[in-house]
Amino acid sequence: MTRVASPAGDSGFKPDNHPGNDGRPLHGRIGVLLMNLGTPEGTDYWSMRRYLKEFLSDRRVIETSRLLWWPLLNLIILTKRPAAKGRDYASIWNTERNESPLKTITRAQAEQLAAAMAGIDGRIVVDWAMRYGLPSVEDRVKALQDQGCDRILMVPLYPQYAAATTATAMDQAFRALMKMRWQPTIRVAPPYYNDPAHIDAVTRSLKGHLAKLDFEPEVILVSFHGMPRDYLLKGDPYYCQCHVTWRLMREAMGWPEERFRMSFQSLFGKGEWLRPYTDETIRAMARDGVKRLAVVTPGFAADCLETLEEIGVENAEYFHENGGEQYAAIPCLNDSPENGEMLRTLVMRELQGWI
Ligand SMILES: C=CC1=C(C)c2cc3[nH]c(cc4nc(cc5[nH]c(cc1n2)c(C)c5CCC(=O)O)C(CCC(=O)O)=C4C)c(C)c3C=C
Ligand SMILES: [Fe+2]
Ligand SMILES: [Fe+2]
Repeated sequence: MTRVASPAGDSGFKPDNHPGNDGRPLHGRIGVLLMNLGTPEGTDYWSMRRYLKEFLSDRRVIETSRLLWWPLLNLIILTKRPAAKGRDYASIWNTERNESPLKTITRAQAEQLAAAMAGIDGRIVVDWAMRYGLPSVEDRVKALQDQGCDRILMVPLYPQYAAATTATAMDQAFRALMKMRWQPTIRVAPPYYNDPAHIDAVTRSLKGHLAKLDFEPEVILVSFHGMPRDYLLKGDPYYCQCHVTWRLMREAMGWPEERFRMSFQSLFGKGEWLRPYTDETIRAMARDGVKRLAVVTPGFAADCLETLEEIGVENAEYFHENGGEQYAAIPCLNDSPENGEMLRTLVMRELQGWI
């Protein structure tokens, strides 16, 4: 009989019975990780500062040379902005859970998807993470692996791709994978700005909310988060994908272009951002005699500071101050039935061949 040398010497290593990482058995489970932007842990100065520092130190978000950006960020922005934005967050805070609405809603979306998936394949584990703050992407990727997931579908919850959102979420996921000896196999769900399942969900949701209003809007304004114009010129597809979402929604709604407008909100800093700006558009419409306005935000998967405070409160004031009379901020898809159906469709498509 020939003796075959064991590659592991006499360590007791048994190739036929190789356990998972750290001795844990692998069960061939499939993870689905929903990822959104992130949010502060509290509305106090230090929680806000920590969050803003992490966010605004990201080179995918701020592309300005560090030589110029560091003094500006550390000496000016991080001394003033945490208090001002902390007040805004406090006005929308989920006091029951002591967390921001974005966190509450993202968790609910994951629970909604988990319930839908449980009936399809018992091996699927759904989890959620935030690019900035908690729960961190690294922690949740590890948690999925601990539960036996050797394959993970990453789902950045941004219908339109931007380097400042989608790419940085994936950078963070790959940073976590860099630390692993035995990585799970990864798939990434594509942007869904033009996906019929998304267009159908946002228009059905919009029609449902319009039907519940006590007025009929003369104009619907489709407002997307803004981005420096420069990023578009460097090749970011975000602007064009927003345009496609807007056009497909308009076609699905059957509204004429002059009554179904689009704009970009949430400007930051003094540079030139994507135009037209939401606040200017709303003021101008009110001055031009538009009395009834609804604003919808299909670039946001979940209601957050930018929709609840900026669209729901700040821009409502601009509208009324300039002669507008009736104003509605339409909720995002959140964990509505429309969202449930859409996420299930997108995820099922990306899991093909795995289940
Ligand atoms: C400064 C540059 C920023 C870019 C570029 C940017 C792009 C971008 N952001 C979202 C989605 C969200 N942004 C949110 C908050 C937020 N965004 C920025 C800056 C940029 N965003 C800041 C500084 C903040 C924090 C609030 C503030 O200080 O103004 C949120 C809300 C988070 C929450 O907790 O509620 C979302 C969501 C997209 C889609 C996008 C695309 C280009
Ligand atoms: Fe943002
Ligand atoms: Fe804002």
